[in-house]
Amino acid sequence: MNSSLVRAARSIAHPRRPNIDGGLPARSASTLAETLESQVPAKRLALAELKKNHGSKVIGKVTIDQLIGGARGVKCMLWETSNLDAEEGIRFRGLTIPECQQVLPTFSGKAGDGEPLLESIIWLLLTSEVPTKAQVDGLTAELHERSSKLPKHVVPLLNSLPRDMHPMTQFSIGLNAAQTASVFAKAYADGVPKNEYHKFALEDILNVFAVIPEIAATIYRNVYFDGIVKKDQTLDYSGNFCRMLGYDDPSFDELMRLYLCIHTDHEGGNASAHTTHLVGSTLSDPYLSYAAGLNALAGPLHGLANQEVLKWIQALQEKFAKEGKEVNADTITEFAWETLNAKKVVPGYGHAVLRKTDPRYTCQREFGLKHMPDDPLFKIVDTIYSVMPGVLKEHGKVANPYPNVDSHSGVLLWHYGFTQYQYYTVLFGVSRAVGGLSQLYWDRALGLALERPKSHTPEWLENFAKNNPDA
Ligand SMILES: CC(=O)SCCNC(=O)CCNC(=O)[C@H](O)C(C)(C)COP(=O)(O)OP(=O)(O)OC[C@H]1O[C@@H](n2cnc3c(N)ncnc32)[C@H](O)[C@@H]1OP(=O)(O)O
Ligand SMILES: O=C([O-])CC(=O)C(=O)O
Repeated sequence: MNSSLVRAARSIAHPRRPNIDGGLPARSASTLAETLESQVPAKRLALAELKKNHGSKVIGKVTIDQLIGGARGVKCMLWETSNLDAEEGIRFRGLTIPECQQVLPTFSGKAGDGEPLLESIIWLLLTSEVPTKAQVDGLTAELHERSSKLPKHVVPLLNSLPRDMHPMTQFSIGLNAAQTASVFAKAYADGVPKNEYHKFALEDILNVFAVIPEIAATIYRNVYFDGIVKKDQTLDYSGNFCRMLGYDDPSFDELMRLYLCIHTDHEGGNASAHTTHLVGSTLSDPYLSYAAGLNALAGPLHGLANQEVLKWIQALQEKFAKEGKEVNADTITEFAWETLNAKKVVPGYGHAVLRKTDPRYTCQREFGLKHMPDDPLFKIVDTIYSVMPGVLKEHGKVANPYPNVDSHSGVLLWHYGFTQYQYYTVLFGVSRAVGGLSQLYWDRALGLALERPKSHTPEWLENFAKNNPDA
C-alpha cells in the first residue's frame, strides 16, 4: 500500500484529527465501537461550538420555486458521512471513488488490488478514518457473528409471502419484522438517558448490517429459485452475500464489492437517506428508520430506476427485433424520442443535484471495460451513452442530460446471469443501509433534533408575494 497516499487520504477523511508527530494520525482503539466512542466527546463539543459561535449566520435563502419544486438546493440538513458536488460527484468522508479504490483494504489485503471491501466503507463512513486490514477483518468477523441475531420468525415470514410481491416490498416487510430485536427500542422503553442513545443505536445499526444479507438473499432464492440460502462466512461480507444469493465466481464477488461500496451514501438529501434521517429523528429505532428509507428507495425516480433501465433496454431490443432492425445509435435515438414524446422519463438519466456524468457510472463502465468489453448489452449501454446526452439536450427540459448510477448497474449484473431485474433495487437497499445508518449513529450521538420544517398554504404564499413585491 502506498503510505503517502494513505496518509493524504486519512488527512482528507479526518481533517480535524491532530497529527502530533507529523506521521500517520494516531491509531485509535481497535474495535469499531471503541473507535467511535472515543470520537463522541470532541464531536459533541465541536457542534456545540459551531452553534454558539455561528448559530445565527445565514447560509441561504428559499424561493417559492424551491418550495414548490422539491426543495432543490435548500440547505437544511446536517450530514457528515458524504458530500455531493454537482460537477465532481460524491466524496465519502472527503474521498472520491477512485481515491477509495486506491486506499481502502480489499479482499487480497492490498489496497488498490481489487475493489474495496464493504467493511472498509462502513469503517470509513462511521469513523471518518481509513481502516487497516486488521480492523476490517475484525469487523467482518463481528458482522458474521451478529448475523445470528436475525429473529427466528423472519425467514418463515418471508417464505410465506406471495412470490409475485415485489422484492422491495418483501425487503421492507422483512426488515420491519426484524425490528423485534431492536435494543434501541428496548433501551428507550427502559428509560436510558439521551446521552447514551447512540450506544444502543450502534448495536442496532451493526445488527441491521449483519442481518440484511440473509433477508435479501432469502427473497431472491424464494422468488426465483429453491428458497435455499447457503452461507460462506470464511469470506468477507460481499463474498458471503454472493454465496447466499447462489453465485460462486470471484469476478462476480468483485462486482458485488464495487456495487455495494458505491451505492452506500449520496449525502443527506436523497430520498432514501433523508427518509431514514427523518424517521430516525422521531427516535424510531434503526430498523424502522431504515425500513422507511427502503420504501423511498423503491420509487422509480430513485432506486427503482435501475430495474427500469433494464426494462427500457429490453423493450428497445424487442421493438427493433420485431421490425428487423439492429440496435444502434439511430434506433436508440428513435426509441428515446418515443419515450420523451410519450411524456415518460428516460430511466438512468438526469439527476436532482449532479450536472455531469455520475462518477458511479464511470467506475462501473471501467469495470465493464475490464471484465466484459465484448458483452452485447454492455455495448448497447455505451451506445446509449454516446447519444442520450445529445437527445436530452435537444429536448431542452432536463437539467442534467448525463447518466446516473442506475444507468449502468443492471447491465453488469446481467453479464453474470443475474437477469432478474425486478430484484436489482434490493441490492441497492443492502448497500444504502450503510450510508443512511452510519449517519443515523451520528444523529443520535450528537443529539440532533426532531426534523420538522415549516410548510405554507398556497394562500399564504400568494399573500406573501402580494405584500412583498421586491422579495
Ligand atoms: C439513485 C438515484 O436516485 S439516481 C436517479 C434515478 N432516477 C432516474 O434515473 C429517473 C429518470 N430521471 C428523472 O426522473 C429525473 O432526472 C430525477 C427525478 C432524477 C431528477 O429530477 P429533477 O431534479 O426534477 O430533474 P430536472 O430539474 O432535470 O427536471 C426538469 C424536467 O425534466 C424532466 N426530466 C428529468 N430527467 C428526465 C429524464 N431522464 N427523462 C425525461 N425527462 C426528464 C423532469 O421530469 C422535469 O419535467 P417537468 O418539468 O415536466 O416536471
Ligand atoms: O442523490 C440523489 O438524489 C439520488 C442518488 O443518486 C442517490 O441517492 O444515490
